[in-house]
Amino acid sequence: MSSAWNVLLVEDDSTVARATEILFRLAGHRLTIAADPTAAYSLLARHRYDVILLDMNFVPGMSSGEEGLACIARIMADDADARVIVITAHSGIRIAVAAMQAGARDFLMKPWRKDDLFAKCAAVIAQTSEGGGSRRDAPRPTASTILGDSAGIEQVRALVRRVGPTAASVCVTGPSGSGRTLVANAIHAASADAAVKAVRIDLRDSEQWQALNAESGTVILRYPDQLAPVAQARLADRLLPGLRCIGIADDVATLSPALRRRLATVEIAIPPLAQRRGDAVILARHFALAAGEAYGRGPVRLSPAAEAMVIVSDWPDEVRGLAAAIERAALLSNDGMIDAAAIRPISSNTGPAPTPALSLNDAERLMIEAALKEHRYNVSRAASALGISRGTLYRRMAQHGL
Ligand SMILES: Nc1ncnc2c1ncn2[C@@H]1O[C@H](COP(=O)(O)OP(=O)(O)OP(=O)(O)O)[C@@H](O)[C@H]1O
Repeated sequence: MSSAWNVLLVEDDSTVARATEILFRLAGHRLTIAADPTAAYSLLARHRYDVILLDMNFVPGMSSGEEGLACIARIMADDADARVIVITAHSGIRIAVAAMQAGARDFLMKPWRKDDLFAKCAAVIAQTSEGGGSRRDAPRPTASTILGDSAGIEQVRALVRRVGPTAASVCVTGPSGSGRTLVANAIHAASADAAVKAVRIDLRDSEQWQALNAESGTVILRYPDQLAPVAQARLADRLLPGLRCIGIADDVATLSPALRRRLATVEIAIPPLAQRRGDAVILARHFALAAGEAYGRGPVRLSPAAEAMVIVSDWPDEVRGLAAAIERAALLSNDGMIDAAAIRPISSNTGPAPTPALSLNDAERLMIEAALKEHRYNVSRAASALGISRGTLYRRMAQHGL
């Protein structure tokens, strides 16, 4: 196997990022740049890296390292074996210590020297992970990476981190396609039992009930809420105490009290996309890049109008529907750019193009919020991304109370 490293650099200063990329390339390694943590999460959901170099500050004028620390926490929660080296300002020893406590393997002070950087990368790459072996040979950790930065999804991730490692039974609820199976997998991946595959049981299929005879291990139980009351009672009796149960249901209210006690010590409710429209854009960008890679088309992106369409549309089939629509649009795109006209939900009754579900005023506010967030509250950059002047953006922000 090649000894070239596969490195991810999370750095918002494009000049520094490009210079670092050249250094690694000249040394025979491959470095991928993520301009902010959100882009890094999408890359980490698609690829494994030998080492992650993480700048600690992304908001202009901020030097607390808070964003970097939150980023480490999220990376480590998704993959406890991730090898992170943080890059801090010269005076950032306190931040470096906090980063190491949060799971970073090492740190580097700015301005760093090339030899130090390479030596530290080599050292952390040489550390074998607990199970041993190369990270590139291991399966992607990412099958359970939950993307999105809405408060609702942050809450889901926090609950997964808290209850995943326990033996508590958890019921994941939300509309079909919203990511319930993904979250169930993430709960299992965070548990001590993660190395043993969880058994997935579709409770509507009586033949699959066989697997319920297990006395230990983890079972993911799909559709308990679609069982008749008698079958729900039978199921509650069948589940032995040593079995960790993760249920997937539309709503716990439809479970009988006995089954709810056994299956839903904790409920993790995934909000529908319509309640977290900012996540829809993050997911759409991720699905576009993933489709571009899968079909060998290089990076595929969405035009600003296409992103606006994603935000204002209601998505039948939730995230699954959004993923299918973006995959199709990515396939049909000519120049790596998806335009609004190509965005069309795919559903069982293939309907017309999406009807915007929001008023123009709401849509404008969401787009401004998304642009500000994307450009880390740099008003000039957000204004140029939106195609308006700084003055206009300030006026609109005031109108929307932003
Ligand atoms: N927050 C998320 N981040 C990344 N991918 C997501 C997210 N939510 C959903 N997905 C992806 O969307 C698709 C549908 O999600 P999933 O299969 O978990 O839905 P579900 O709610 O279990 O649906 P169903 O119960 O109908 O099968 C999957 O490919 C999943 O990986």
